Amino acid sequence: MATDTTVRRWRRNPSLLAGAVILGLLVVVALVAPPLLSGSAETLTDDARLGPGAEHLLGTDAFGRDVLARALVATRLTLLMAAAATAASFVVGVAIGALVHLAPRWLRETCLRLIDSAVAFPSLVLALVIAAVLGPGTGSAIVAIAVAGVPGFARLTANLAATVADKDYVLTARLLGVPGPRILTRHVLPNISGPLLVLLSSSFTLSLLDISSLSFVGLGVQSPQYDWGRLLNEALPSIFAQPSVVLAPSIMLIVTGVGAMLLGDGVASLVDPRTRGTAPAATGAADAAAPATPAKESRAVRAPDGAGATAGTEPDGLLTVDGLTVRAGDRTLVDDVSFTIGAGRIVGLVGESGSGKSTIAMAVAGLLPEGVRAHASRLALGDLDLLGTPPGRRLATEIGIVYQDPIGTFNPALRLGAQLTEVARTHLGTSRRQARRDMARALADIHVTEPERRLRQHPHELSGGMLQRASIASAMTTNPRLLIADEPTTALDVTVQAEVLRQFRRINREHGTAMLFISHDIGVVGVLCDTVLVLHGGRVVDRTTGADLRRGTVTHPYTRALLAATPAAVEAGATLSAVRWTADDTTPAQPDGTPLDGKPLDGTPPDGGSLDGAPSRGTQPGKAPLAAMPLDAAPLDGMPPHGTPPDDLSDTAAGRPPAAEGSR
Ligand SMILES: Nc1ncnc2c1ncn2[C@@H]1O[C@H](COP(=O)(O)OP(=O)(O)OP(=O)(O)O)[C@@H](O)[C@H]1O
Repeated sequence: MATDTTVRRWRRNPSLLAGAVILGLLVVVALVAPPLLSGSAETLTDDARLGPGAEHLLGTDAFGRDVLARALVATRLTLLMAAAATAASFVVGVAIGALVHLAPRWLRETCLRLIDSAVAFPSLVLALVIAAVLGPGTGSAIVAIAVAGVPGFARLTANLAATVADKDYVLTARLLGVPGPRILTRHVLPNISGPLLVLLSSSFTLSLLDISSLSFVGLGVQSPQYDWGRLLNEALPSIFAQPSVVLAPSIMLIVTGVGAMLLGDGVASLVDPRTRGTAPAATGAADAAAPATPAKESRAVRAPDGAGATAGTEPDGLLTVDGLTVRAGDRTLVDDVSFTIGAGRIVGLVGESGSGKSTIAMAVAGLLPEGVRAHASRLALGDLDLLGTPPGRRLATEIGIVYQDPIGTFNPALRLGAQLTEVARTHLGTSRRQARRDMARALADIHVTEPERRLRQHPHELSGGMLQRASIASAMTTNPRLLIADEPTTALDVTVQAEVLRQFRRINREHGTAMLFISHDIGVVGVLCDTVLVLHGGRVVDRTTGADLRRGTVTHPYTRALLAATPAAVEAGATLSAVRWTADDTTPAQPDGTPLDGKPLDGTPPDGGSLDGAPSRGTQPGKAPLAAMPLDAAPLDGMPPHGTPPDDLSDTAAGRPPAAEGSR
C-alpha cells in the first residue's frame, strides 16, 4: 500500500524522477569509474593527441591518456567538491538567515542590508577573491565557493521567514508562549523548505560551475588531481586542433547541472503537502448547516433611546479595556478605546475595513506586530494584567483566538492532529493519545465529520468550513475565559457562516465563554452579540446593542449609514448606500441625501434579523445575507440533526447572565 503510494508519487513527479535518474547515474559513475578506469585515465602513453576512434571514443590528450576515462574519473572529485561547498553554504546561510529573522529589528535591518550587498556581488568574483587570498588548492576552492553561496541562502531564509511570521498559526504559537527558536523550526522552516530546496539545487549547479571555473583558471584543483574544470584547462591549448577533448567534461557539467535542477524542482513539490496529490475532502455538503428551530423572540436588553453610547460597558467586567491607544510610529491606529466584556457575554466590534477592529483584538491578545505599540490605563482579563508581559501559560489557556482565514490558521506542513493537540500537550500536560481522543470528541461536538480521519489529514484536505470549526475546537481546548473571533465567518459562504455562528452561540451558552466578536458585517454582529461597539477611524463612535441593530432602531448616524449599506436592509430596486460619514457629521447619509430620522430602515426585520427569517427584499442574487438564510433545511452530509436550543441563535435560551448594560 505504502509502496503503491510511493510509486504513484514518483510517477506524478517527472522532474523528480528524471533528476534522480540523472544524478543517480552520475553517483554510480563517481563510485565505479576511479577503480575501473584510473589506468587508462592516468597512464602516460605514446598515443598522444589521437582523434576519436574505437579504442579511445573521444581520443587521447597530449600525454596519450584516454579523454573519456579522465572525464568519468573526474566525476567523483567534482561532485564531492560541489556538494561540500553547497552543503556548507546551505547550513551556514540558513542559520544566519534564521538568526537574522530572530534578531531585534535594528540589528535585522542592518544585517539584511549587508546580506543584500553581498548578494549583489557576483558569487564567482567573490569566490575568486577568496580563493586568491587563501591560495590555490582543492580545500580553498571549496571554502571560497561555500562562502560565496552563504548570502543567497541567508537572504532567502530571512525574507521567507518574514512572510510566514505574520501567519495566523505563527501568531497562535506566539500566543501559546512557544519559544522563538521552536516556532522557527516547527512552523517557519518547514513552510519555507520548498523555495530553499529549489535554491539548494540551483546553488549546487552554480557551485559546480564556479568550482570548475576556479580550477579552469588555476585556482582550484592542482595537478596531479583533476576535476572537470582542470580537464578543460588542460584541453585549452588544443581546443581548436582537437575539439573532442573539451566535449566530455563540458557534457558532464551540463548533464549534472540539469539533473540537479530537475531533482530540486521535484523535491520541492514532494515536500509541499499541498502538491502531494491527496484528494481533498468533500466540500459544500459537509459544511452545510444543520437545521435549526425558528428563532425565538430576542431577549437582549436594549439600551434606552439615545443611550447607545452607554452600551459596551458590562458589569463584572471580565475583560477590561480602558483608554486603549495603539500607535505605529507617529500614526494612531486605535484612539482611546474603552469597553468591558462581562463573563459569558458577547461584545461585537463592527466597522469598515481599516477601522481598527483587528488591532484592538491583537492588542488584547498581546500579538501586535513589531513596531506597533499599545498603551492603556488598564487592559486586563480578570486578574491577569495584559499590559507588560503576562505569563505565557495563562495567556495561552485563558484566551482563545479564531481567525478570519481558516486555511491560514493552520500550518500547512503539519497534520491537523499534531497542531490541534499541541495546546493540551504543552500546557495541560495531557498525553498524546488522550489529547487526540479529547480533540476527536471536540471535533465531533462541533459537527466535524470523521474526526479521527481529520486528525490524520493535512489542512488542505479539509474544506474551509471544516477548518474553521476545527480552529474553534482548537481555541476551546483549554476552555478559555475569553474567545476572540476576528472575522471568523468572512471567508465562508453564507450557509457555512450560519453553522459557524451557531457553534459560537452554543459555546457561549454551554461554557459561559465571553467573546469579543469582530466583523465588518453589521448583520452578523447584530445577530450574535449582546453589545456592539461601532468603530470608525480607530475610535468608538457608537455603542449599541445587538437587539437595536436587528430592529434597526439605532440612532447614531454612522451606525445607520452602515445599516443602510447592508443589502438585506434595502428595498428591492433601491440604491445601496455607500457609507459617507465623518466624525463631524450629525446627520446620517441616505441614498437620496435626506437625513435619517430614527425610524427603522425599510427592509430591516422588525424584530431583528435572526438566522431564521425569510429572505429579505433586496437580497443580492447568489449571496443571500445571513439574516435571510433559512436554516431549517434537511441535514446535509450525515450531520446529526440539531437545532434545538442552544443551537438556535435566538437570545432566549436560559443560562445567560442578565444583560444590564451599565454606563461608563
Ligand atoms: N503593522 C502595522 N503597521 C502600521 N499600520 C498598521 C499595521 N497593521 C495595521 N495597520 C493599520 O491600522 C489600521 C487598522 O487596521 P486593522 O487591521 O485593525 O483594521 P480592521 O478594522 O481590522 O480592518 P479589516 O476589517 O480590513 O481587517 C489600518 O489603517 C491599517 O492600515
